[in-house]
Amino acid sequence: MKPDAAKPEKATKPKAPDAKPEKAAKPEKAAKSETAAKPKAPDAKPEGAPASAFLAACRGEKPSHVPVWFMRQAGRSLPEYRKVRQGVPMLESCTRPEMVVEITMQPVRRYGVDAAIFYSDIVVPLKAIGVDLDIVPGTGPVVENPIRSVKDVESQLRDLEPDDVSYVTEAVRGLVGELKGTPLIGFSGAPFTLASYLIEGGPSRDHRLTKELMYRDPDTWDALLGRLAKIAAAFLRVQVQAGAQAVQLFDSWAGSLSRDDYERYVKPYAAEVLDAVADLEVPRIHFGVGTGELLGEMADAGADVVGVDWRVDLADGIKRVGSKRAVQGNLDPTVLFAPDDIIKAKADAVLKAGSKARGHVFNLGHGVLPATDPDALARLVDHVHAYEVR
Ligand SMILES: Cc1c2[nH]c(c1CCC(=O)O)Cc1[nH]c(c(CCC(=O)O)c1C)Cc1[nH]c(c(CCC(=O)O)c1C)Cc1[nH]c(c(C)c1CCC(=O)O)C2
Repeated sequence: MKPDAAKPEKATKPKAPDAKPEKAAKPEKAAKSETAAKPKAPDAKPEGAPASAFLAACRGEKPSHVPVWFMRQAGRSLPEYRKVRQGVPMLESCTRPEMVVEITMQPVRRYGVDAAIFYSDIVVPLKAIGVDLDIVPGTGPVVENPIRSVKDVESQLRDLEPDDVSYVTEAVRGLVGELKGTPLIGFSGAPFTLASYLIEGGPSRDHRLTKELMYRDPDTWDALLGRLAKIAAAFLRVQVQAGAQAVQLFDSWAGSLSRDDYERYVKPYAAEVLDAVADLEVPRIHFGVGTGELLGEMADAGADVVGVDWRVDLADGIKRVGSKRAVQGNLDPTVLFAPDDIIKAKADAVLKAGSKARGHVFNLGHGVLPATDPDALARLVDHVHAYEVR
């Protein structure tokens, strides 16, 4: 860990002067009165200043270096995370602002990544409005009373108010001070992925009950996804209004859908979430696992950046996303268990393909696996940062 001490410096130096004006501008932009106004500005350049490498790449501007961060960069792969989390249940840890700040900062300090991802979970806003659920270690979110009817929707899901998640606002504000210019990514689960947990009652391989409800009971489906879209948008707004400079919408399980069903049953609600935060003028990243066949649709839902999983050759992914949006990804997370020369060669292939995109944010194709060696990630960050931007 110590030999890496210089890295965050290296990563923050180029962006520090530019990051401040942006940050200062945020609270004004986030004024409540703007909620209704939705001028779409995917390419907005606040104050005309070149942004951080991460923000520049998201907006399709030329960054000083290829920016890199990792999904699940904070988490069980880090010994310092395991230490802080000892004896504290996952969902409780998300309600303690000091712990959230510390855990979010850990990978930024260790790796000098170009963005921080807010430490929380997609089910936090659901828990905050009273849904009886927990995160079971090694399993994931488990819901006590699954939602399967309009009555369930109405009795269990209400709108999310900023006061329901005041600990999120507090943690984001704390982070903005600590991060010193490194952008913070706020996030939310997308309606379909949240719906899957709520309908199935827990993680599912085939999403059978979810799809069954989708086909059989469109009224309940629309009521449920409509309400989840509002909750997701509200959760993103809270984070941006407190200072997050980008958002990622995780539709992790959307890849289980055919394109036709995605378009009809899911895309309108993802689009609603993305549209509901357009006025905040922060880059919106849209990501799912196994979504190779849906990339065009996910881009079309209104994202500025589309996350590509590793099953898709990035050059193909870029074609599917189109020339109007940036891409994020897409090294296979298990490549980090390969010898160093293979990691580098595979990273180079991603970098080379990414250089043809409108913008490229280097990432894995999904989250860091808990068994990953943090030193391998540290070497990967250095390798990406050394790549020359043409
Ligand atoms: C599907 C999903 C969930 N949560 C999330 C998603 C979408 C991203 C994805 O596709 O992976 C999102 C999430 N969850 C967490 C983060 C924050 C930080 C980060 O990415 O670095 C983010 C962005 C923390 C977490 N969320 C969770 C952990 C691990 C729990 C722990 O450390 O005790 C972390 C660090 C728990 C969780 N929560 C969820 C799962 C599947 C799990 C893993 C269960 C397990 O294997 O134990 C639901």
